[in-house]
Amino acid sequence: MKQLRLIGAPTDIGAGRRGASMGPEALRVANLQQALQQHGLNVTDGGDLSGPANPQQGPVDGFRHLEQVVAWNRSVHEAVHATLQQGQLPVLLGGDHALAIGSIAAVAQYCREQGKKLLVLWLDAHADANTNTSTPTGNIHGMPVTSLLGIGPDQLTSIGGKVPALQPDAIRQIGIRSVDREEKQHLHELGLRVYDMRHIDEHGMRVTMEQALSGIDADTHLHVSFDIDFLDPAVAPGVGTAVPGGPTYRETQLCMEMIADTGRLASLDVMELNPACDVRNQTAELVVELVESLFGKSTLIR
Ligand SMILES: NC(=[NH2+])NCCC[C@H](N)C(=O)O
Ligand SMILES: [Mn+2]
Ligand SMILES: [Mn+2]
Repeated sequence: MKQLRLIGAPTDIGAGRRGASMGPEALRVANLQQALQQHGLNVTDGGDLSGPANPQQGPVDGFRHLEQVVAWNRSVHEAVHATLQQGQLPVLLGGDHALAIGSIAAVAQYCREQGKKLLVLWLDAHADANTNTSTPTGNIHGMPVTSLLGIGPDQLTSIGGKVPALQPDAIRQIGIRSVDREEKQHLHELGLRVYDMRHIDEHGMRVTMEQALSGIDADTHLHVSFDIDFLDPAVAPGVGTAVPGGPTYRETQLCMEMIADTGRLASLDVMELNPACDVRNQTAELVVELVESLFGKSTLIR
């Protein structure tokens, strides 16, 4: 049985609104570890990583807190890579989504070392494919996808050794409904596979997930980068950049269950939970339920 390792990254260094730094603790308060253990999973809590404090400065050259974002990502990269090397499944508890740079760079590096194929599912309201010139905010949590694809400053693009860490065809984005004007151009030029809300509206979550998961085989390492703002804010208010019109509770459950059914989930990011925006920790509790489904909780005996 796979052993899971929780890795807390308590920072909001890449976000505009503060509070995602409290995400890991809110998930612990919502009993994430215990809930997963109830399903027979072996789960260790590796505690929290540390890194620079949030200086709350404005953007410089279109990047807010670049140096601090790099420091946090180096530490995430090291922890995620070491966890994979130990044969454990890393569950990164964010923290803002800029930390997916270090996490996914580590996963990609590990897959190269092991000769495995990597598929990244990016569940998000946002495409997170800005650069320092297209960003309307300077917030680096809007730039992890471009960084992983080799666009941006060296310190961000080379964290996992190889640049780019990923090829565009290794990422599938689901739930997207907020894309900045120039960011849209990047998606187009990069040829990213985007299953946006329009696609989900027209085809339903089931067909969308069948398409997004197509091509997975026994050799695939499946990584899920779950930005909690993927969910409709009516059910998940505890995020810093909420966008209305997201998947419902049931649609998200189906999405998680279909990922679990592949049996290939090998690393996970749980990002952007912001307890300062939450109501009585309800979003954290919801996330715990969804992560349970992701690891195979089901009403059926299989
Ligand atoms: N991971 C996130 N929540 N990203 C939000 C990004 C919002 C906006 N596109 C920006 O670049 O500032
Ligand atoms: Mn988002
Ligand atoms: Mn995001």
